[in-house]
Amino acid sequence: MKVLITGGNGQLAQALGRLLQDQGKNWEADFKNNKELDVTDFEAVSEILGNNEYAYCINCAAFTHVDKAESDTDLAHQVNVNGARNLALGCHQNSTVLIHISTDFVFDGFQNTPYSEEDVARPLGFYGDTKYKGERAIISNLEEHFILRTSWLYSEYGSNFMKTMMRLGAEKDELSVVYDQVGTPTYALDLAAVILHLIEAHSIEYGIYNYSNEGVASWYDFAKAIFEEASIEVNVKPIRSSSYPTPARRPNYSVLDKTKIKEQFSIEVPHWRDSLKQAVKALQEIES
Ligand SMILES: NC(=O)C1=CN([C@@H]2O[C@H](COP(=O)(O)OP(=O)(O)OC[C@H]3O[C@@H](n4cnc5c(N)ncnc54)[C@H](OP(=O)(O)O)[C@@H]3O)[C@@H](O)[C@H]2O)C=CC1
Ligand SMILES: Cc1cn([C@H]2C[C@H](O)[C@@H](COP(=O)(O)OP(=O)(O)O[C@H]3O[C@@H](C)C(=O)[C@@H](O)[C@H]3O)O2)c(=O)[nH]c1=O
Repeated sequence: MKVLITGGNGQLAQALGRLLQDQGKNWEADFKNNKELDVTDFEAVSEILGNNEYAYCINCAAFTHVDKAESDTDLAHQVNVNGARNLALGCHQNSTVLIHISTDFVFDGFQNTPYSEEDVARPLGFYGDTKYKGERAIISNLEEHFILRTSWLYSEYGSNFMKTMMRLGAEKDELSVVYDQVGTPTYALDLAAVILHLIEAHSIEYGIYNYSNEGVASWYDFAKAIFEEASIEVNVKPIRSSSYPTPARRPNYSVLDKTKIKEQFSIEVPHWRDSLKQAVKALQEIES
């Protein structure tokens, strides 16, 4: 079996690479970075999928700069909407199952109970809007898809909130972090493990699934926990989002309900605090 992984230099793709290396699989994973495969190029996507008999394509390619997406609207749309559509069309032509990653930012965050897969998506910002349109482009062009909506992804790889906090914590005595945006941090290695589980189960229960770690936190709680795990002494001040103005508005509440994926695939979901321990340790090992 062969599996194509797009966005091969990104955080999630690197997490998948590390798990595949650790676990050793009897199938071939073909990682392509954005120079080797630009998902916005329909011809290139068709050619690679047509020339290889991929059973699965894992789409890790995305425009993930939430604030930049507000001004770089064209590129965000190209990658997150047209890229997703190109892959869906290419997968359809070649009987390839598409595993695509989406986000809690498809929701407006006005709810105060966890979002299920059926809740109405109403993104607040352009990133969330393009991610939602990407989901729709897949659903209308390819039946054989899994769309995994996740939240607050972090790890020892790529750029993410945990790494930003560790860097800022080493430079400053005090940081201000928002406490009125609540969600669930998700360790990219845990999400990668679920993706591999889906592939190995050869499931045909296609559709949208929520997946994050267990538990709930504000970004402030997450920052405090990062500093505690990393034994970094820094004073963290809780602030409202209005005191931290950003180009993109973010949801105040974006906790995802994971009942569907847990029941369908019988998976145990780690608590975010337990996974954070592993991530901090892994980052410290890389940096030592
Ligand atoms: N990070 C997060 O907090 C969350 C992420 N997600 C979703 O999870 C998925 C993975 O995210 P993550 O790994 O963190 O993201 P990253 O930004 O780390 O990785 C995305 C990768 O896609 C590449 N890419 C950009 N444009 C193209 C293109 N046209 N063709 C091919 N590759 C391209 C990027 O390359 P380059 O950097 O060179 O542009 C980058 O390597 C995304 O779909 C994201 O929307 C969902 C919830 C939370
Ligand atoms: C660095 C920093 C951020 N913040 C705030 C800004 C923002 O509201 C929140 C999170 O910061 P970031 O900008 O790092 O994270 P952000 O890019 O908003 O993270 C999102 O990325 C996309 C890709 C997703 O899909 C989402 O699930 C989510 O993970 O913390 C502070 O309050 N203080 C700080 O010092």
